[in-house]
Amino acid sequence: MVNKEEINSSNFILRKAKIKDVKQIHALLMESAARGKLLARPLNQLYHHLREFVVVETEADKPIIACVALSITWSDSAEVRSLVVDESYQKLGLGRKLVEHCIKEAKEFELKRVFTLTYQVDFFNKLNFKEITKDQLPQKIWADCIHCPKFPECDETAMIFNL
Ligand SMILES: CC(=O)SCCNC(=O)CCNC(=O)[C@H](O)C(C)(C)COP(=O)(O)OP(=O)(O)OC[C@H]1O[C@@H](n2cnc3c(N)ncnc32)[C@H](O)[C@@H]1OP(=O)(O)O
Repeated sequence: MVNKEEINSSNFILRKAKIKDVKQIHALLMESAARGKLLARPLNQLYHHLREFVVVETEADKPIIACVALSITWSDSAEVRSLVVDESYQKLGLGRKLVEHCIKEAKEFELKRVFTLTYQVDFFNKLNFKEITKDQLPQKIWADCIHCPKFPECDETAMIFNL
């Protein structure tokens, strides 16, 4: 078990995902999906979108403990997706660090906004995301949501951060 008194998010390595990480990313996502925290993504999608992912590891070549993906959806927007921090490492600032990394990357791409679809409204509120209606994300709806098993009865909340 992790002693949360002794560590903080600066102890960890945040890096671009590599091909060897895909199965661990998949396992992290599946575990959270089984608890109803997010929607699972199949392995083939993770391979297709691997370049969008960053991961966190405790030390070089140790198992990864967190991940996130930033997916560009249109000329001005990107989506924060597949954010998971392993349960043992939650509340150490890693989720914040990963979302802040996405925001920094979106700025480098000169995008205008970052959005997310989530059940973790309070967490994203803390990071200054604001709730919006889903009809403000038409490209997302036609690109991805339409293929979702929950469509059109989406129970996630759309949230946005203007850059
Ligand atoms: C876009 C998507 O992918 S949405 C899916 C999000 N993922 C999940 O729900 C999977 C399961 N949950 C998790 O992986 C984690 O709990 C996360 C990603 C939601 C949060 O990660 P953590 O590393 O625990 O968050 P972190 O420690 O950075 O917290 C940042 C702030 O949010 C707060 N916070 C963390 N989780 C929550 C929560 N569930 N509700 C309210 N506040 C929260 C923290 O207390 C902290 O506040 P502070 O800055 O005032 O101290």
